[in-house]
Amino acid sequence: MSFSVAVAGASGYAGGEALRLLLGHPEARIGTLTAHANAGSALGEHHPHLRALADRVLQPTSAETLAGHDVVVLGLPHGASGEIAAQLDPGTIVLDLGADHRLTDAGAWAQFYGGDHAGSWPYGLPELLHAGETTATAQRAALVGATRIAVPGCNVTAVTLGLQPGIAAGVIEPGDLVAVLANGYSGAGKTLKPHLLASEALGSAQPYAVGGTHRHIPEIEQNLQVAGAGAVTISFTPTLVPMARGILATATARLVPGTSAAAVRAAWEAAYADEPFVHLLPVLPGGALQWPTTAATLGSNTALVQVVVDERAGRVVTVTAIDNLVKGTAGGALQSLNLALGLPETLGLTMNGVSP
Ligand SMILES: NC(=O)C1=CN([C@@H]2O[C@H](COP(=O)(O)OP(=O)(O)OC[C@H]3O[C@@H](n4cnc5c(N)ncnc54)[C@H](OP(=O)(O)O)[C@@H]3O)[C@@H](O)[C@H]2O)C=CC1
Ligand SMILES: CC(=O)N[C@@H](CCC(=O)OP(=O)(O)O)C(=O)O
Repeated sequence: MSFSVAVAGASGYAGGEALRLLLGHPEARIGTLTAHANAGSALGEHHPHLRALADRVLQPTSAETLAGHDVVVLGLPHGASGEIAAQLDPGTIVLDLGADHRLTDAGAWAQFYGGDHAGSWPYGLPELLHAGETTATAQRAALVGATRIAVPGCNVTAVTLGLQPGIAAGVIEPGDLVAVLANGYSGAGKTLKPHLLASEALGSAQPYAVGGTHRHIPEIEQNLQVAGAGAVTISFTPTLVPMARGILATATARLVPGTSAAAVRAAWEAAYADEPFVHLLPVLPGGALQWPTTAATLGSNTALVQVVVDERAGRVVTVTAIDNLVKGTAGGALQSLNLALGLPETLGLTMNGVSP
C-alpha cells in the first residue's frame, strides 16, 4: 500500500531525518518539501547527505503546499505545527514531531509552554505500557487507523522506556523518580544558539533547564501515569555533551520495600521481550551487566535499556540509550505511521546502528 508524504520543516534536523528514513521505506512516495526562511532553496544545501533529493526545491509551509498527500510530517517549532495542523484535511494522516499535541492537560501546557493548548492527539509511542499490561498492546491499538499522531519528545522516549516496566509492575515508587541525561547537540535543532557554538560546546558538558523547568517533565509524568497508578513525580536534568546525536538517560527510583532484584529484572524482561526496537541488554557470562551506549544506537530505531538494583541505596537504576533523531523522533514517527496505515510496524526501519 504505497502512500504519498509531504514533509514540512524539511530543512531542519527532524524533517531531514524523516526524509532519510522515508527514502528507505518501500511504500513511501516523497512529495512536497517545505521550509520557512529557507523556502526557495534546494534541499541539498541543507542536507547534503540526502543525495536522492538534493535538487528538490523547498516550498513555503502552508496548508495549500501541503495539500493532496496521504501523509504530512510536521517537523516545525512548537506553536507553528498546531497552527498549520488545524488547517489540514481531516482525512490526511498528520504526524506532529513537535510538542503541540502531546499533553492531555491544558494546565500543564500553559505552565511549561504558555499560550493556547492545541489539544491532544493519539500518542506515538507504540511501546507505552498501560496500567495492568506487561506488554504494550493498548497503545498500539490506539494508533491503528489514527489520522493524527503526536510524536513523543526525544528525552521523554528515553526516560519513559527506562522506567515504565517498574511502574507498571509496581516494583518502584512513582513519587520519587530522578533522571539525569547526556544529550547530543542535534536535539536543540539547527537554529544558531550561542551556547552551541563549537568554542563553547566542544570539550565541555553543560546542564540546561535545571530545577524542574524542562518542558518534557509533564510529558514524562503523563506517560508514567498511564503505565501505573498513583501520582508520578520526576526530577529531570539534561546535560549537553559533545556529541552530535544521542541521548543516554540514567533514571533511578526507590525500590518498593521487599522487592527482590529478580522481580525487578523480570518486570523489564517481560515488558521488552517481544519488542522489535526496545532491547533489554543481557547479563553477560560471569554475571556482569552489559550497559547501553549511544554509539550502539546511532542511525537505528533501537532503544537499549539496562536495569540494576542498588541495594545499598534502596533504588533501582536504569540506563537507556537512543538516537534522538531516530527512535527519539523520525523513526518513532515512522513506526507509528506503519501502525496507522496497517503496515508491518517495522517496515522501513532498522534495529541496526552505525558504529564506530
Ligand atoms: N532535534 C531533535 O532531536 C528533535 C526535534 N523534535 C521536534 O521537531 C521539531 C523540529 O525540530 P528540529 O528539526 O530539531 O528544528 P530545526 O531548527 O532543525 O528545524 C526547524 C524547521 O522548521 C522550520 N521553521 C522554523 N520556524 C518556522 C515557522 N515559524 N513556521 C514554519 N516553519 C518554520 C525551519 O525552516 P527554515 O530552515 O526555513 O528556517 C526548519 O525546517 C521541533 O518541534 C522539535 O521540538 C522532536 C524530537 C527530537
Ligand atoms: C539538546 C537539546 O536541547 N534537546 C532539546 C530536545 C527538545 C526536543 O526536541 O523536544 P520537543 O520536540 O519537545 O521540543 C531539549 O532538551 O530541549
